[in-house]
Amino acid sequence: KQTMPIRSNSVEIVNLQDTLTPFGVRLAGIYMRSFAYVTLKDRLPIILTRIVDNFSRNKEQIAQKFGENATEEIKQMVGFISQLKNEIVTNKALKILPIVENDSDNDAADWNKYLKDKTEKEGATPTWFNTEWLYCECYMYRTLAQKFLLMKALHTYDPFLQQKRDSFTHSLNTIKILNNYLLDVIDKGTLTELEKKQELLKFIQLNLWGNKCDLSLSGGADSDQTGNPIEQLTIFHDDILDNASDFVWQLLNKQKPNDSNIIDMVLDNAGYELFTDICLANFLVKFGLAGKIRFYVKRYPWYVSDANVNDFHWILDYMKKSSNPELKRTAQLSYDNLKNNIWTIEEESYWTGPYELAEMKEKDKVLYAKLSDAKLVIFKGDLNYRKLLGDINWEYTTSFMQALRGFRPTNILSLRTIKSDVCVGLPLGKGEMLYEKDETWMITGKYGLIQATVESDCNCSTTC
Ligand SMILES: O=P(O)(O)OC[C@@]1(O)O[C@H](CO)[C@@H](O)[C@@H]1O
Ligand SMILES: [Mn+2]
Repeated sequence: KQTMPIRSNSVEIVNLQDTLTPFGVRLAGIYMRSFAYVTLKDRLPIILTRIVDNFSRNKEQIAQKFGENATEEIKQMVGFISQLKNEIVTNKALKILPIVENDSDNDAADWNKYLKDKTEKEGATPTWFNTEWLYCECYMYRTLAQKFLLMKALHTYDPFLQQKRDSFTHSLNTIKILNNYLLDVIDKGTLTELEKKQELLKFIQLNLWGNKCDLSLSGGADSDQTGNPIEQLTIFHDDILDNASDFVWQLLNKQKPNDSNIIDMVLDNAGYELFTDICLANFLVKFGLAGKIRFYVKRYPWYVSDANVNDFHWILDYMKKSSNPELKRTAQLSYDNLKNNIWTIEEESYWTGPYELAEMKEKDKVLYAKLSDAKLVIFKGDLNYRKLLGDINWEYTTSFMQALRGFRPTNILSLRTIKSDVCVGLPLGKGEMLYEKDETWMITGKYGLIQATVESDCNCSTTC
């Protein structure tokens, strides 16, 4: 048994090991050569410090916008955040969330039950480094959200709002190139089957690489998209380590009589990534590959850059008011889809809850049934991938299907750039080879995965 306190008043980290995460276990802060350890020790404190910095830089404007009580509440929030930061780095126990009265949508009781059950099962209250990383990292965003919800003036304050908006406006050149490309394809009117397939594959890849832009990974620092995204597809192509897009084409192109025409998109980041989601969704609808798209946003500010309903509307509004006629046009096409209920924006607590996705069937039967009505659910990004895989460090050659452990409400597609140390569906030796080349290969976002629940009669991908 090794222990090492990080600060003088720390709770000891039991079983701390100077190793990478072993295969077969869930990622956790006890593995000192893992991204989980670095995240708890350095990255989460940096993310929290930025919120405090932001408060001190902008307190006058915030008070103007949120009213006179805001100044006092900012002080309270700064105190809360400083304490939270301290509790993380000194490995203190997680605490129950205070309950917000009269908020029937608030799932704090679920979080508290989860903590209580875990405490009973493990015989001690989970601490930051000793519990699973996925759970405590989500808890950090959830407890922060709860504290804001309890405020009177700062009730709706989004601590990551400006960063999310900047990540869109700072990527505008790239956005315009992609937007013009989308409109050129739409203006062709009809596409041959081969063209349609080729374009689908392109929009899927554009969407995948949009996931490189992640403000959680950068600790909240700018993560802007630059360059020509269409030209980059060729450059990045070999960085796709598993590619089930042929399956997606076959699935969407062949509409059988009783098939659902719904595609669910469980969104990830706002900013450039969300713009690529909007492009893919416009393409799918325009060319008859989907009859309806349901976008799932996060209910709370989450992992810095994740999209909330406000972020979705802000982007469309920005495009509508832009002096660029092409952006205006895509905004209009998108508004038409929303107006006609072809697109809907949906909030579900599950995405900001404590559970991984394999537990949905038991913990949220209604959502499971809702997803089952779709023909395909697209899970965007790294965090969703971690939740799909239970954040287990599977052997890299494990099949995607096996790693889902029965989570199969319908066909699933995951589009994710690799930004944490979980990955399946690789050929034998590939993961080891990438590690030889670059020890940080799993946290850079350089590599991408397009993985799906490929049917067994399909021979298109290693995920079979
Ligand atoms: O889900 P996203 O936006 O693609 O990535 C979220 C993320 O940056 O947050 C975690 C670290 O804080 C990592 O697991 C992951 O890379
Ligand atoms: Mn994210």
